[in-house]
Amino acid sequence: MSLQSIIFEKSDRTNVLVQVLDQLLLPYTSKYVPIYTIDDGYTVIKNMQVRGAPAIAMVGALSVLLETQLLTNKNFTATQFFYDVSSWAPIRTRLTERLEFLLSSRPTAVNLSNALKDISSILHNCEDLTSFNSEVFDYTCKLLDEDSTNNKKMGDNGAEYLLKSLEMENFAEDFAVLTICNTGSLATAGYGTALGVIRSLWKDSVAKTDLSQSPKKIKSGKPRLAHVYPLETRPYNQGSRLTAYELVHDEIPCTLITDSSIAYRIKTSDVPIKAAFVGADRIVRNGDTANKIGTYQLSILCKQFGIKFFVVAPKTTIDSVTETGDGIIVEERKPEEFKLVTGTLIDNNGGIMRPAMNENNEPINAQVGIAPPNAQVWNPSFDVTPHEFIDGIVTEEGVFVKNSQGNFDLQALF
Ligand SMILES: CSC[C@H]1O[C@H](OP(=O)(O)O)[C@H](O)[C@@H]1O
Repeated sequence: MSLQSIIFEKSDRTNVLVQVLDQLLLPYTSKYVPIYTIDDGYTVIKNMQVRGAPAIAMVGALSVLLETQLLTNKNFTATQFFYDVSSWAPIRTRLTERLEFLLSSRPTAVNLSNALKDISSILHNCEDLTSFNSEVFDYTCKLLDEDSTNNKKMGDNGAEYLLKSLEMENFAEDFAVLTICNTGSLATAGYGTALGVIRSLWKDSVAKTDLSQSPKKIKSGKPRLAHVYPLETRPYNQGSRLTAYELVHDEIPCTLITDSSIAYRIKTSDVPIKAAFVGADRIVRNGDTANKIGTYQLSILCKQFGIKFFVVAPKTTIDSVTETGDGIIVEERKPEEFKLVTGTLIDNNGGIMRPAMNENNEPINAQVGIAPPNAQVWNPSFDVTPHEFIDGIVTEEGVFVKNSQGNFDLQALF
């Protein structure tokens, strides 16, 4: 069981190695695939073997580092004709084209375009390949280190804000939270964004719980996270395959629910649901937020039931150019991703769910059809939640809330 989405071996800065966890095979198979070129980076992002806005940006940046590392290897350059390595100018021209190609892998998530803009300015300020390769190495190390550090800051910021607001409304009991898609270690360099807040809430809850008591009692009359309801998040099932996997791994009490059961779960939950924490692929200037399909309707249900709705994202997810959600390009995925369910073949012997194994004793990945082959489908990967439905935007810089006119001021993040 591994929650490390990216393995970056960087002890030798001129000979780094990168592997990514193939998330299409989770939760039954943990398999790492190597990345050597921008094509490899594009492929694993486009196929969603790697997904999650921050992770996409990091793998994109690492694939540029690996390609320029190859270009410093004369044995490689002697075997290719794509790059004219006779001087820096033609290499720089080609690399500019390659960055544009890489950007097209996942158009909605802004982290990738922010990272590639940074790399593009490095490219146009460097005088040769060696210095470009060295500066991209420093940039990618910073990107990964900062992501992991910021996630813990964001997690604590969001947890502290929710607990304080619950105390202010004199709520001092166990509570539950909702979350959609996967925003944990598998979507980032570690800890997660929205799932990072849930990890911080759980740390607080454990600290408050007197484990010597049975049933476990709260040490003090304070609100305490007791349960998490991850949504399965059709059609890619990030919630059932990835978030449930992370919560089970961390032994955080959770119950997986279908996307269609949210309202009934809120109404019937024996532990009051007090908040929803979701990630973001792009937050624009007025706070409208693109996130996994299903987020918008979750926000409407939260408003209906008086549940706080928080978007959790680092500054790298902010789009400081686009004014409103109307300006966000929403990626549509292939119809097959909707009409087929991809998973692991299960040998349901005696009611125990075990993966069926192939001749190499490996789990068997399979696809099953769940719709007529010629049926029309609409398969947007994201939707856009209007800022009116968002109670707070949790970042590493703090929690941003709306003013009395109902507007966010995110200037500090631009
Ligand atoms: C912290 S990940 C943010 C965002 O990325 C996910 O999209 P996908 O799984 O398609 O890459 C999802 O929208 C998350 O909320």
